[in-house]
Amino acid sequence: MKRNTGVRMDKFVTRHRKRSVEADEWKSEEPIKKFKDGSEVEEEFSQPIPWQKFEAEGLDCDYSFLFDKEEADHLLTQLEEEVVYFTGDKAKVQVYGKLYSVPRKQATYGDEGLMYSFSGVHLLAKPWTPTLEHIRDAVTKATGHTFNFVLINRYKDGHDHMGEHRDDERELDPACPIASVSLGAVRDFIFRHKDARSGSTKRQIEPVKLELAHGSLLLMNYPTNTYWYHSLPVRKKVKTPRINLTFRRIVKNRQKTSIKTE
Ligand SMILES: O=C(O)CCC(=O)C(=O)O
Ligand SMILES: [Fe+2]
Repeated sequence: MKRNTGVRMDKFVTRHRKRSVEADEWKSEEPIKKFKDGSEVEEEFSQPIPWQKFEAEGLDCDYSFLFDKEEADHLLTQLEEEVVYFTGDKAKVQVYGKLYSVPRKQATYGDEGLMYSFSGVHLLAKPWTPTLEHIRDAVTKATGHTFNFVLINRYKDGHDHMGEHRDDERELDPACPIASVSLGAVRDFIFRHKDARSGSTKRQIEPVKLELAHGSLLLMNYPTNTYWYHSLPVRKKVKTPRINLTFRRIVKNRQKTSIKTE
């Protein structure tokens, strides 16, 4: 079957898969593959997205590829054109009363009125763009979860980084994983158990190290962010940019949301 809808989003190629939450198995939602020229073909076999599970004491993550290289390249280009990052004091954090620039660029998009607050800055969500809606909807199709907010981090190269933190704010709906989409340079991502950090009781718990690849999706499921800190360390050999999008569900009457970082 060939159809030509002429809709702008036909440029995207997405794997339309949906997780049956009850059965914990994958099934095809829409056996149609779309090509960039707007044409579509029915896929004869509906293959589930292969997920890799990462588990440790109190850590539960799922990792997969959401976008193939062609679409991931396209999305990265679109986001590089479209995303408006914070500047000035909104691009800084306050630590013990002093302002520091964050070692990356940040932007927040989401449903109207949602606010993101951390270390003395309050960042209002800008309205979803079509590209962000497309990525959000692809994550929803792949996971069965809905999201009302995204934090975007842009790392211009391997010098840009994110310090160890947990995303454990009470306004985040714990039933909804934090869904992290990565585009661009492959970067290491490290989880460390809170009891294995210096200054804590210092138990011997091995860190969990992942590589977040171009087009990938990492789900941080409950209770990962209760017990494990995560960071994106400096990697001086990395010369190219990376954009990361963490889709979240904020419980509106529990705002403000916050992040402990740097
Ligand atoms: O860039 C990343 O992969 C990490 C992002 C992150 O931890 C966050 O946005 O809270
Ligand atoms: Fe995080």
